[in-house]
Amino acid sequence: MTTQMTKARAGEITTEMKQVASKEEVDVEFIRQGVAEGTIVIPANKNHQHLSPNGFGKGLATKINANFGTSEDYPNLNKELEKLKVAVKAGADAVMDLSTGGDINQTRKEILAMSELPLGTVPLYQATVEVLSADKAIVDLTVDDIFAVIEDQAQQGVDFITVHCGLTLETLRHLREEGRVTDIVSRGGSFMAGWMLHNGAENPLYEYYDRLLNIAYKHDVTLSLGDGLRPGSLADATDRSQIHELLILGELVDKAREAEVQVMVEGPGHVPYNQIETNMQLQKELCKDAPFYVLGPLVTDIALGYDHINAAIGGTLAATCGADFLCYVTPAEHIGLPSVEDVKEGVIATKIAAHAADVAKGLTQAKKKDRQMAQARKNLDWDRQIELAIDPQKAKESRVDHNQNLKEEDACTMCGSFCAMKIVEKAL
Ligand SMILES: C[C@H]1O[C@@H](n2cnc3c(N)ncnc32)[C@H](O)[C@@H]1O
Ligand SMILES: Cc1ncc(COP(=O)(O)O)c(N)n1
Ligand code: MET
Ligand code: SF4
Ligand SMILES: [Zn+2]
Repeated sequence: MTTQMTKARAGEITTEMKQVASKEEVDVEFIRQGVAEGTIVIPANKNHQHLSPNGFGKGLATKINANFGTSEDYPNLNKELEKLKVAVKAGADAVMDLSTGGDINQTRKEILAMSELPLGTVPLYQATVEVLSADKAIVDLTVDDIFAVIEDQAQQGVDFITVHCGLTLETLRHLREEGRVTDIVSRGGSFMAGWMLHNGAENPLYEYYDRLLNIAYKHDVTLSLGDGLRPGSLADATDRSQIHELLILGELVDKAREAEVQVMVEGPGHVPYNQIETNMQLQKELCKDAPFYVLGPLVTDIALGYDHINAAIGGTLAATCGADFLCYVTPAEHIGLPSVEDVKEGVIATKIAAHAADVAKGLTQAKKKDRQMAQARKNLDWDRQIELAIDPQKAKESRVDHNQNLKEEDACTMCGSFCAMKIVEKAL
């Protein structure tokens, strides 16, 4: 019974810390110190076999997460495993199983067996879906039921769990009084609000937070404090309900750290571009530099079909201003369950955002890649360019597609024999 954080505070360097340090090309002591202080988390459940651990937080490369999972209308497990494979191949640093359909336990088991990436879930989904599909009402979901699912998933090896602990009766009062266009768009938040209002009771994940900390400590599950009141539209961004929830999450970060439980914080959402920096600074201050895991942010509400681009625009700025971990958004957001192709597009778009932010932050590893690409481009070395590309497969196919009539072999059909690179190379 111990956590990476307990060990870090005792001065111990774990295997996981070493693995993270080597991936990041930083000193392992830097990782140990970050984990000890809580500015870095290494989600690594003791029961997760074959895990290739990743670090998330201050001073590390920006990481990206891909979501998938069955739904009521698409309960097919194999399709979700295909999405997992595509997400891994495209370069996700973590994945979340957000299944709400079919056999949820089995789906998670197969995901854990298939992938070495840190796995996250939202246990409240399973708890709610199970009670509703047993033809019961949400009031029949007991506090013990919720904790039983959390314990089960922790035993199975889930590395981080989203827990919507900050959605209290008081935050709901703000929501009612101030009013919103899109009320609550968080699924977990809506389940929790439904439960609280039906039962006339406080959020059990808030009220019995110590119980949650006990389970998390036992298996070293990293808590990802959910943003049940994240804005679902630009109009609702940075309002009193969102900030009130964030204040509570800050207090819960303190408590988790006292209990030596690793913790990160989830953030918005739909946020106008000019409010992103403020949102990042507020989180960093109020949550004492806990790693920040953001969904997007989406900088407009109208990008239907292109929300991966929308999220990459917001994500680039967010990560430049301190967000540590970007949750992908796919072209299917606000439309339906993403397809395999959507998953790939989502991962790539988010990776571009993370990389652009890392370059802006001056990360040596990130800057080196652009430099290498620039050199290959200057050298008209097409194989090397393809190799260095964020999506080599697409680059390769696209190069062939667009150059059917190419006469100037080492150039491209854009300029042909008027290739700027070649002209200047000769002239200089
Ligand atoms: C919180 C985020 O989780 C995503 N989300 C929720 N459930 C699933 C699923 N089964 N597959 C993929 N993404 C999902 C939503 O699109 C939202 O952006
Ligand atoms: C970054 C982030 N934010 C939120 C959720 C949970 O989704 P929801 O709150 O809709 O249950 C998530 N999985 N990741
Ligand atoms: C509950 S799934 C929909 C999520 C929504 N697009 C959001 O902004 O968070
Ligand atoms: S509209 Fe679709 S994505 Fe949005 S909350 Fe409802 S079911 Fe989820
Ligand atoms: Zn949305």
